[in-house]
Amino acid sequence: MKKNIILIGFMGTGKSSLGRHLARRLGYKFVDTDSAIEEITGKTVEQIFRKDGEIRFRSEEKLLVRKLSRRAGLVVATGGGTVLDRENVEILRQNGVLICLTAAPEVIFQRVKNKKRRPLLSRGDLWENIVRLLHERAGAYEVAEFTVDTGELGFDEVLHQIINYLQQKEYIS
Ligand SMILES: Nc1ncnc2c1ncn2[C@@H]1O[C@H](COP(=O)(O)OP(=O)(O)O)[C@@H](O)[C@H]1O
Ligand SMILES: O=C(O)C1=C[C@@H](OP(=O)(O)O)[C@@H](O)[C@H](O)C1
Ligand SMILES: [Mg+2]
Repeated sequence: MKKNIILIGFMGTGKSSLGRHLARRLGYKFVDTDSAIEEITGKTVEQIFRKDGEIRFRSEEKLLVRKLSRRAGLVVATGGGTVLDRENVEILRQNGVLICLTAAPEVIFQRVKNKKRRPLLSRGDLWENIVRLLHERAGAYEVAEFTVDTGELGFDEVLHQIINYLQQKEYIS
């Protein structure tokens, strides 16, 4: 059975945008957990955080992770907080290969500064929020078996590195 390819990493590292391209290249279906949660709930991520609270968002995320683990041949772009939950990691690992995307805080800042749809970054000072969350989450993304720095490399080069790794490990043919 084809393993799911699970992209994890901090906000703005490129999970959603690269995931879509990776899926197209591999001929896999693409699921972005944030978009899926928006479809399921009929609300944006920002609305869920604001009206229902982060706990509600995390429980939607957890339900979705369980559902996705029953499917195969997916590229999944997770949200930056999905793997903070140990159970999510265990479930995703059962039939998935975890790939982490990273980028320096300066790169993340540039990428997210004009986007208003990330509730954890939008209150207070953006730079301080990025630095604090990166610090709090240090270690959380080490559950991946392969990591690519998307700040250093262009889009195509990142895709190339991920595909090379997957081929080398025979996760894809
Ligand atoms: N080399 C690169 N790899 C990934 N994303 C990049 C790269 N260069 C620029 N970007 C941009 O950075 C942004 C990353 O945002 P997104 O894909 O939503 O990240 P995430 O889902 O991890 O929060 C996108 O606008 C993307 O076009
Ligand atoms: O890091 C986080 O806790 C979050 C990241 C977001 O996804 P991206 O990483 O795709 O921005 C989204 O799930 C939500 O705003 C919470
Ligand atoms: Mg995303």
